[in-house]
Amino acid sequence: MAKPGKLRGLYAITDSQLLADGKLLPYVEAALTGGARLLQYRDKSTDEARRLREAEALHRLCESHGATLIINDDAELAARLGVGLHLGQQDGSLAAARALLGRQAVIGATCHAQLALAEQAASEGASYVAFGRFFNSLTKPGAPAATPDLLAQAKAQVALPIVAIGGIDLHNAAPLIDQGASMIAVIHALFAAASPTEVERRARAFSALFESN
Ligand SMILES: Cc1ncc(COP(=O)(O)OP(=O)(O)O)c(N)n1
Ligand SMILES: Cc1nc(C(=O)O)sc1CCOP(=O)(O)O
Ligand SMILES: [Mg+2]
Repeated sequence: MAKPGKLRGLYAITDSQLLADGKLLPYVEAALTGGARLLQYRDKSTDEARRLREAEALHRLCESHGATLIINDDAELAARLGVGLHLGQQDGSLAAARALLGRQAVIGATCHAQLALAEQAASEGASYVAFGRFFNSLTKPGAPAATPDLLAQAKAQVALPIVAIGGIDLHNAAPLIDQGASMIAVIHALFAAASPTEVERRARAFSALFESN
């Protein structure tokens, strides 16, 4: 199981379009330097060789910053690297992933706006539960909507760290943390930036929100 306190703070998620043209590693390094505690490699392509290469490079970056790498969707790739995994409702069995990755691995589960899905994920061995989307998301506009009061209910009912995701930016994140989110997962408002310096500035600002909460 993850150490207490490890699953708190900014959770950066990569995006293949935003981080094309050589931006993946410098922008991720900037996010980690700015304080991101978790990094999810989210790449929907079927180019296995490139995915392995990129995930290995991200693993090295995360290790050098003391951050946790999570692979989206792909339990085999997570097992190959010995890192964490995020699974949605259509991405295969959480219990099987836990058996494959072992009890130390961080495994997250998408729960949309449903507490029942979070309770099920907890019983199947999840390390955290993710709710969203809380705001309009440019990355995933069709994701089912959730409201912030869900976070307080989840905190009372589910004994796992809670991730909030979907359209989160520096102006709307704080109330989600106040309501019970221990991690804020962000793509666009972190990585749609003109330079690594700007990514680092944003990551520092997101991370600072956790210091006053
Ligand atoms: C932290 C986090 N929360 C939710 C998701 C969404 O997962 P999923 O529903 O499987 O959708 P895809 O990301 O696979 O398109 C996530 N990736 N990370
Ligand atoms: C990948 C993903 N899953 C969501 C969900 O609600 O399950 S919202 C989302 C996209 C998050 O990106 P952005 O910070 O750019 O909105
Ligand atoms: Mg998925």
